[in-house]
Amino acid sequence: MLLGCIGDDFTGSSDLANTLVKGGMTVTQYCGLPVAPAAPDVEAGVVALKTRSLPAGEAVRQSLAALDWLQAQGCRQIFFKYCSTFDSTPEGNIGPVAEALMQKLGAGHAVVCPAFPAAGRSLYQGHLFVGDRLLNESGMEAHPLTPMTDPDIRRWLRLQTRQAVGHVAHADVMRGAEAIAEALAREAARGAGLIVVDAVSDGDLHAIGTASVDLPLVTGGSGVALGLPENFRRAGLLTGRSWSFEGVRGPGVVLSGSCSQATRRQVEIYRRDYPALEITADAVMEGRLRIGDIVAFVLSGQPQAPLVYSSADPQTVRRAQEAYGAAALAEAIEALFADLAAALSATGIQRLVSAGGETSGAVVTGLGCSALRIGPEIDPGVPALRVEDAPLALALKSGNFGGDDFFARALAVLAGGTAAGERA
Ligand SMILES: Nc1ncnc2c1ncn2[C@@H]1O[C@H](COP(=O)(O)OP(=O)(O)OP(=O)(O)O)[C@@H](O)[C@H]1O
Ligand SMILES: O=C(O)[C@@H](O)C(=O)CO
Repeated sequence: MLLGCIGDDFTGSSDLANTLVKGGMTVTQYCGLPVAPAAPDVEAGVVALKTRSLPAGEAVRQSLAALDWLQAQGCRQIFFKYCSTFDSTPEGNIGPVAEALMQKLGAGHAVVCPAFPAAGRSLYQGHLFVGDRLLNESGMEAHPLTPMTDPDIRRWLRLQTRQAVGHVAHADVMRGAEAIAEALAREAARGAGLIVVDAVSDGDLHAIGTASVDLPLVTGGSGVALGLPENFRRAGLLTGRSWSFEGVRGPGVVLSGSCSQATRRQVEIYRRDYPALEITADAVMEGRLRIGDIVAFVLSGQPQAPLVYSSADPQTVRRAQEAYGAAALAEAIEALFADLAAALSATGIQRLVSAGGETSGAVVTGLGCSALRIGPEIDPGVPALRVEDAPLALALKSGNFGGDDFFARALAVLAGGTAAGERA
């Protein structure tokens, strides 16, 4: 294994795995900390954790355990993947995890770059944009778990870390890899440990990747990984092996616990043509739902793939959080999706689309999968995945990713079709 990756959620991990596969690496995504050594053909291993919303100390502990395993596989560089909208709170977890990884790796400094222009996230003068809106005006300010209320990534990161935070501005990035390497060295010489690097295009990200060739640790969204496979290729280390995805055509389902804007549009569109069941916060918290009933609903809807969703608008979410507490509610809804995934897996479900990073973490844990191989890209940042050793294909969609008709197209790709407008 050449590149060892630690993802703070499951959808983000598959987003990163997708980028590395497109860059020509052989990649496996591990669901949680692996218990056995990696297969010998794996060039990039992505350990998907569910640490984004844990207390910082626990996120650090799990990330360091993942680092130990990746180092034992022989990795030459470590990548810490977090969200392209920098999802975190003033307490963490991006700063504390990055800092702990740096310390363990003996790294003097690390790149911090959430930018993902293909999904509309760009970083300019240290400020993060989603499309043409600043992060804190993009809808992310109303996220149920990690409301992002400051678009200045340097200021937000400073709340989370003891490391001095530096900045490489776009004026340097535009001048290419050498200029970026010099600017990183300049910031490091000034004492900066975590260095926020601007990027507004894939060209910028490739150049940042080239400049990061000798860094023990790179951190960011999947965008900044664009240039990393080429570093290994240039060193003659990639085999160029490829893996072919085989679709599965059996029963399907869509599970959505994401309340992000893009997901809510996708839910609206899908419900018009497919069976759909809404899970309300009240029903979950009052214990009114029976997993057996939901499974029966999903099975009775086949061969259409029914949707089960708790996705709700910000006012509904806020009211429910005030009534039940945000953490307790999120935990209960995630537990429901995990139990549902486990029960559906026992019925032989073969295609499962899940929306939301925390939700997908719960769903994959419920399914009990340990490793996933990466298939074709459905929409930017979302690949089809095949569970190793089982007739089960998955798509784990980040909250704000995917076109309006994502669910139907994803189910078609999981069945072996193409993403170009086919229906499930
Ligand atoms: N109706 C609801 N009311 C309150 N919280 C909800 C509701 N539905 C889902 N949640 C919780 O909100 C959180 C949504 O986070 P999740 O990571 O799944 O989606 P996301 O943030 O849109 O996705 P991503 O992290 O990929 O951007 C989960 O913890 C989920 O359990
Ligand atoms: O970077 C992103 O936006 C996604 O991969 C993600 O992490 C959302 O959960």
